[in-house]
Amino acid sequence: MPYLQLLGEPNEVPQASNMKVLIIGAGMSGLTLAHQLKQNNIDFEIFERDPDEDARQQGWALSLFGEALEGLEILMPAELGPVEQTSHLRPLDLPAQFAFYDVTRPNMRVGVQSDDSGKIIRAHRQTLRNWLLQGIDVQFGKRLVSIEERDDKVTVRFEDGTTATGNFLVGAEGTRSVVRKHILKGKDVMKPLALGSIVGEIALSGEDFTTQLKLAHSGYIVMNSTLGSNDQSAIFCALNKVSDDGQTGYYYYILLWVDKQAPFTTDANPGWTVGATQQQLADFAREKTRAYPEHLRQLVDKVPTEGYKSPGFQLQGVQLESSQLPAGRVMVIGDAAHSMTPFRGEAGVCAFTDAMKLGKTLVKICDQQAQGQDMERLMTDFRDDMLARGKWAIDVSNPVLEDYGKYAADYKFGTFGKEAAPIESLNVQQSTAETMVSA
Ligand SMILES: Cc1cc2nc3c(=O)[nH]c(=O)nc-3n(C[C@H](O)[C@H](O)[C@H](O)COP(=O)(O)OP(=O)(O)OC[C@H]3O[C@@H](n4cnc5c(N)ncnc54)[C@H](O)[C@@H]3O)c2cc1C
Repeated sequence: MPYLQLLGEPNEVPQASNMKVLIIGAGMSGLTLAHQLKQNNIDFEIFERDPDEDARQQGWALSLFGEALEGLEILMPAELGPVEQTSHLRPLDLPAQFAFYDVTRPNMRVGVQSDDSGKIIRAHRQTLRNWLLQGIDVQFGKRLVSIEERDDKVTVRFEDGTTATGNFLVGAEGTRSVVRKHILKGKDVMKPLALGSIVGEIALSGEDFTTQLKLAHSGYIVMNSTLGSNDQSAIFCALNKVSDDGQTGYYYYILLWVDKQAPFTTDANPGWTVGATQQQLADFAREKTRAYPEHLRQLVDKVPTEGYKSPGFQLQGVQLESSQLPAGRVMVIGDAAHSMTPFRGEAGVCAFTDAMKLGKTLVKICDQQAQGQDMERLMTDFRDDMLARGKWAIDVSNPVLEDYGKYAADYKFGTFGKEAAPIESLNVQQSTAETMVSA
């Protein structure tokens, strides 16, 4: 089904309104929603806890495909410029490409690539954030701490003591959402995932860069199931961005492994990776990938000890039931509503799609001056659709490592809306990559 049918046509008649929307979090979904509201003359304010837009690294790269990519191309203002300009491969003229390898079958190479049968943009996160920030007046240094609902008004209070009041509140502030905790009356649903994770970073030039591009332009997963069902691990090796002269690739890899202890960790009592030194993280990662063939382990071998991210982090899962999320004036979107493993790149897609669909819903509420049951019906439709999409994404993303055997049997790594295919057809891109980097 064409994705446009799901999102509907671009909104037609922008109208002024008395409605005011408060958005918490100027990340992927919050900024996307802000553009939808701005284009439709709906009053809004957007608040971000970071002191300014450059306060911290925004994370690595993010895949845009399917409904989310089509929405970003059709529904965002033309002044932002094409979303292609956020590609992590620029200035190299290569299509996004992902490969899957298996330690037990080192000659197997399957993958997906952006082409006419399905477009994928792998965006550099900071560039994408800057693209989204254009034209949006974000109030930085505003960390939400509490919420009060009264009649048709919602008032939020920030850590600096200031407040803001609107008719709708949208929590787009990620996995540790304060808005979600308010909705759940303090009983949160966030749970550590049964996965350990360690991240290493390195810049590569010359032959090392070419070698990585040959393995895959954008990123590759190497699965290891040799050690039995309780000890699967995988490395996700990925290009974050390319230097302006095209000669250096900035890489990261994430080691992920099934960790049955992880679900029992808490913020007060975190897993060992959270407090580990860089040396401990490096030693563990090198040991865990010992069985990986040399050509698939190159990033692990090359990342120096000081390239390990310390303190480490624990991946969290969030899944809400419709009974837990009233369809009213306070809503959550993106990771605040559903958070999952990064294996299939679905979380970002969910976040953008939520923002664009909520934008459409709020425009309808505003156009129809919808109150009471009408407003509730529109918000219920939005919520049910969002939770169903989130549930699907969680169901296909979370078991990838634990149930790897099932996926490996017939190469069914289907992702980015495409089935992974043997990668011979992609070989032409290897020589292109080689020429580019050595030019
Ligand atoms: C290691 C890792 C790798 C990932 N890889 C991928 C990938 O390859 N592909 C993919 O699609 N997704 C990936 N994700 C997930 C992706 O990052 C998220 O799905 C996406 O960023 C969600 O967007 P969002 O708008 O919900 O939240 P975010 O983009 O995280 O934005 C939330 C914003 O809210 C702000 N905020 C938080 N709390 C407050 C507060 N109290 N008050 C005010 N502001 C606040 C934050 O500072 C932030 O700017 C990955 C996640 C992790 C952790």
